[in-house]
Amino acid sequence: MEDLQSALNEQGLTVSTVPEKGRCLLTARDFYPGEVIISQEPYVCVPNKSSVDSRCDGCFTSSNLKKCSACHVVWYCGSTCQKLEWKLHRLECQALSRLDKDRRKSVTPSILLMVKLYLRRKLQSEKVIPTTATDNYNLVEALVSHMSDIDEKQLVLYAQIANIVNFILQWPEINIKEIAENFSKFACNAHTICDSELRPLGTGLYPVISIINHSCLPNSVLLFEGRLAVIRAVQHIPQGDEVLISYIETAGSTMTRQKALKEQYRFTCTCPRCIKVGQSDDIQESAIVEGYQCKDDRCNGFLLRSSDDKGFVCQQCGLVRDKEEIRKIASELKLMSDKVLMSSSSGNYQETVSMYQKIDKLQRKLCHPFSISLMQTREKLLKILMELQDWREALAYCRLTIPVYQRLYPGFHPLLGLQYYTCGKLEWLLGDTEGAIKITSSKAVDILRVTHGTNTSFMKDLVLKLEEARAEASYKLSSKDELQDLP
Ligand SMILES: C[S@@+](CC[C@H](N)C(=O)[O-])C[C@H]1O[C@@H](n2cnc3c(N)ncnc32)[C@H](O)[C@@H]1O
Repeated sequence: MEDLQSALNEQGLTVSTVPEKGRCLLTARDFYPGEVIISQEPYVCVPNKSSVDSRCDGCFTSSNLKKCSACHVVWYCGSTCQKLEWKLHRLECQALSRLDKDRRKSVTPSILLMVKLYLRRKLQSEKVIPTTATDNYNLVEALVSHMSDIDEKQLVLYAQIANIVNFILQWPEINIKEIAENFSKFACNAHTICDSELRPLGTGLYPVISIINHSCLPNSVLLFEGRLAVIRAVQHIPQGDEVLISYIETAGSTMTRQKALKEQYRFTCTCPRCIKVGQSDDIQESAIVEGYQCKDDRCNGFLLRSSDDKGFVCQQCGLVRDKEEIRKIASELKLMSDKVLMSSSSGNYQETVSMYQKIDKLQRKLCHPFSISLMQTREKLLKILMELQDWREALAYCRLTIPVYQRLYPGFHPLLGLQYYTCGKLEWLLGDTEGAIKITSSKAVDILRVTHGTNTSFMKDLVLKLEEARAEASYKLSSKDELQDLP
C-alpha cells in the first residue's frame, strides 16, 4: 500500500478511504480537461468471444489471426503479440490442451480471465514476471468483492464456474472459495475494454483504476488505447477532489441508474444527480426520458400518472392519455421488438430496417420525443443503414439522435462527441464537405480532444480527415469563384 501511495503521489494522486464508499482516489494537484490523470495496463485481460470474429489475445485485433496450434483456444495476429503473451500462455496452453475438444469450446472469456489471473499470480510469485507497485497481486486482493451481499443462487453459480477453473488448472492447493470470491470481484471491478468508438473488444482487470469510485455526474472518463486504460479529466478537478468516473450508461432516469448500480456494484449512489430522486425536476426528467408522449403530438409536455391512476396527464396542456391505450401500444411494441431480434440475428438487414422503422413509428406515438427507447431504435437503424451503406438514410437518423444526446449527456461526453463524429463522417461520405467541416470540427473534435486526448491514432486520423475536408471545401469554393469570373 505504501509503495502504491508513493507511486501515485508521483502522479499527483493519493488513495484515501471514506466510510460509505471504501477506498477512493483523490487528486494531490489540480487536473484540467483532457489531461490524463492515470493510465494502467491490465493485470489480466481477455478478448470477447464472438461467433463471427475472434480476436488476438495480445492486441484484440480481429484481422490476420492464427489459432494457437497447441490449445486451439487462443488466437494471435502475429509473432509480436504471441511473444508478448508467451510466458503466461505457455502455462495456459498446457492447461487448456489437457481438455477435450468439447470442454475447450465451452471455455468462456470470464473463465479464461480467471485462469490468467491465477497463472499471472503464480508467475509473479516465482519472479518469472516482475512486480511493481502498481502491478502485483496484492492489489487484486484489495479489491471489493461484496461476497456477503450475494444471494445463494449467484454463489452457487460462482462455485460452479470456480470448479471449472479448478478443473482446468488442476492445482492441488487451489482454493475454490477464493476463486468464487474472485469472480465476485470481477463483477464489480472488471472493465469492458472498448475501441475508440466505444465498441466492446474484451474485458480487463485494472486494480489501480478499480480504486476509482462512481458518479452519475463524473469529472473524468475511462477510455482505452489498445489495452491501456486511460482516465482523463473532463472538467477542472481541483486539488483534493475525488476522481470519479461513471460505471454505467448515465442516460437513464435516476431509478434506472440506481437499479443498475445496486444490481452490479451493490451500492446506492448519492451523487449530485441521485440525491435529487423524488424531487420535481428529477420526476420531470424521468417522465421525459422514460415516459410517454402527449396525446396531442404537437405538444412536447411530459406526462405524469393521474390521481385516479386511470391514465397519464400531460403537465403542459392537461390532456389525459388512457392507460389501456398505452398498454396496447406497449404490448404491440414488445411483440415487434421480439420479432426484430429474430430478424437481425438471421442477418436479413433490409427486413430488420423496415421492422425498426415500424417500431420507430409506434414509439413516436407512445414515447416522449426525448425518450431513450426511441433514441436507441434510431441508433440501431443508424448502425444497420451504415452496414448497408445507405449513407443518406443513416444521416437522417443520426441527425434525429443529436438533440437527444445533447440533452442526455454533459458537454464533454465521449458518446456525444462520437455521435457528432458519425454525423460528420456521413456528411463527408455524401459529399457535403462544408457541413462535415462544421459539425466534425467545431463539435466532435472539441469534445473528443478532451475525452480521447490529442495523441491517439483515432484523433490523429480524425484531424487529418478534417484537414482533407477543409482542403476539399476551399477547392470547391475557389472553383466556384473561378466559374463566376468567367466572361
Ligand atoms: C471498482 S470499486 C471502487 C473502489 C472501492 N471503493 C474500493 O474500496 O476498492 C467499486 C465499489 O466501490 C464502491 N463504490 C463505488 N462508487 C461508489 C459510490 N458512489 N458510492 C458508494 N460506494 C461506491 C461500491 O462498493 C462498488 O461496488
